[in-house]
Amino acid sequence: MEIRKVENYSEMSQTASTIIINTIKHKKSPVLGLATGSTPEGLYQELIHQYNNHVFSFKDVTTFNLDEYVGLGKGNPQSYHYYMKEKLFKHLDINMENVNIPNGTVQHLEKECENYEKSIKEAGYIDVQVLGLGLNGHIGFNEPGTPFSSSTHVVELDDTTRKANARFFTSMDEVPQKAITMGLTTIMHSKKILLLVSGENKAEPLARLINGNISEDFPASMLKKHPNVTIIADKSAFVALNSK
Ligand SMILES: N[C@@H]1[C@@H](O)[C@H](O)[C@@H](COP(=O)(O)O)O[C@@H]1O
Repeated sequence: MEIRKVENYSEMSQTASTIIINTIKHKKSPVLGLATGSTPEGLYQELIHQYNNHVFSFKDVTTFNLDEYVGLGKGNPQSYHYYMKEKLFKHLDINMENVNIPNGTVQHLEKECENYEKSIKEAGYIDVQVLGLGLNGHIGFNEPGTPFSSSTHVVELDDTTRKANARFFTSMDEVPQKAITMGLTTIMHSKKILLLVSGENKAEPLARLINGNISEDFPASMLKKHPNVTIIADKSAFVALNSK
């Protein structure tokens, strides 16, 4: 894993956007894997900014999001569909037919997972996958204990995750119990992975990722087995590590 220590959130976002824009410029039909949460918001703002400066176009880009809550429709402001539209897609020239986010409102969730996995495979897998880091080491919504061999599946969310995400809802009761997430093996098929980490609250999981063992108890540790991972983390996320 390549580790890039940057000054702050803004530098983390800019560094990630440079890598993504280079991929978009140099690949004919780039496939991006996108994340939600607070961490990538700055990256999305930076991409919009560069797009407005005519640096690149999103018209040939295909995207796959990592996850979506079960039971939240596209129009629900807490859904990841809504988040992605508001924070990125509506500002760009992306063809919405090339945007893929799991649908958590269908009756047959297992079928939705199978179809999602199939679409990623048919797209030739992901060129650059953006990831955030959950407090318990989750990536996407792959909670501790998820087999490394998992493909897109339905998950029961951990209380830690529901509590951490409750800030986006009016109360903890409103946070869905389940979600659909890309699996760990799906993520590992990505050609390049960018893990973004910012803030002191991520210092412990980051230290565990860097110094700890590879174990299904800590899903992000799987990334150590991938040949092309770049961790972009800001100074505050490094406080639990004795690095210079
Ligand atoms: N499902 C999302 C993940 O995709 C995200 O990367 C992570 C970290 O979120 P944040 O960036 O808000 O800390 O937790 C959420 O539960």
